[in-house]
Amino acid sequence: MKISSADLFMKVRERKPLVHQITNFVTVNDCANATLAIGGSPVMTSSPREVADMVKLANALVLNFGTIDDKALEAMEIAGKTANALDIPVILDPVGVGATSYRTEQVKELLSKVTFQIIRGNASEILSMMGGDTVTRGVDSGELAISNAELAAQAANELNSIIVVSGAKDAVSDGKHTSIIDNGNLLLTNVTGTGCMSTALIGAFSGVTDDFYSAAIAGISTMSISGELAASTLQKDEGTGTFRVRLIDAISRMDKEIWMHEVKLSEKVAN
Ligand SMILES: Nc1ncnc2c1ncn2[C@@H]1O[C@H](COP(=O)(O)OP(=O)(O)O)[C@@H](O)[C@H]1O
Ligand SMILES: Cc1ncsc1CCOP(=O)(O)O
Ligand SMILES: [Mg+2]
Repeated sequence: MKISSADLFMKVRERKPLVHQITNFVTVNDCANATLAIGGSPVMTSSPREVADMVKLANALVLNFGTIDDKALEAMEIAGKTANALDIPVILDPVGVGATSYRTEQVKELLSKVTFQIIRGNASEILSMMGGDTVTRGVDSGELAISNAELAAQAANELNSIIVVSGAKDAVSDGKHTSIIDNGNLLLTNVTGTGCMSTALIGAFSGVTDDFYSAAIAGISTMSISGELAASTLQKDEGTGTFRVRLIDAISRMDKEIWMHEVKLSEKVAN
């Protein structure tokens, strides 16, 4: 399974998957650059009049709840249903779900209409999607009693999707098996968009394989490892601004060899 994820780096650079993203206006540029850095081709468009035509050209669709409004939700439904009909993988980032009832209700509504192959969020967003007591603070996770691994496994069964719960340790689960990635750096929480970018990366990997479990691992671990590598280059007088640039550098340099050397991945274990 480690090998399956590792092989995706070359595939993405060879095939340059088109990743259609209906995303937020805070981190849209970072998501486009992260997609390019890993070897994909981003297109960010959200007009309800255009998305059905655009998604037909795409290899993966990413729907991000960061700055949703009714028009974006209409576009997400059209694009999601079109992608489902064409077997194009759809990946959800439920940014801020749990913080307001609008987000929590709208994500439920979209889940009833669109099938998601992968859902990636922080712990409180994923817990809120399952109807748990919400501790989402804006777009950030609160403290939870349950581990990311347990949460991912429960959510995968309940939501019928591969779940990625990001945090100090990232967990990926399909409900039957769970893997843990113990990479990352606290600086990743001080730059906006690192969660959104990791979902964009998952989108790029999902565009070149139907092994979505391995695509999810490749995407989230690329962000966590790149955070470590970017942090390790910082000089005394450099801070989060430089870190943001070095993060994209590290993603653009990621390949099978670096990944195999750096990843701290617990092999897929049966629940
Ligand atoms: N406490 C932490 N220590 C190290 N890395 C972290 C920590 N929290 C999150 N990360 C990393 O930051 C990236 C974004 O995850 P996260 O902050 O959970 O997403 P979001 O921004 O959507 O809340 C992931 O690569 C994750 O592993
Ligand atoms: C700050 C903010 N507000 C609405 S969307 C957004 C970006 C959230 O990005 P991430 O979840 O990757 O930190
Ligand atoms: Mg987020």
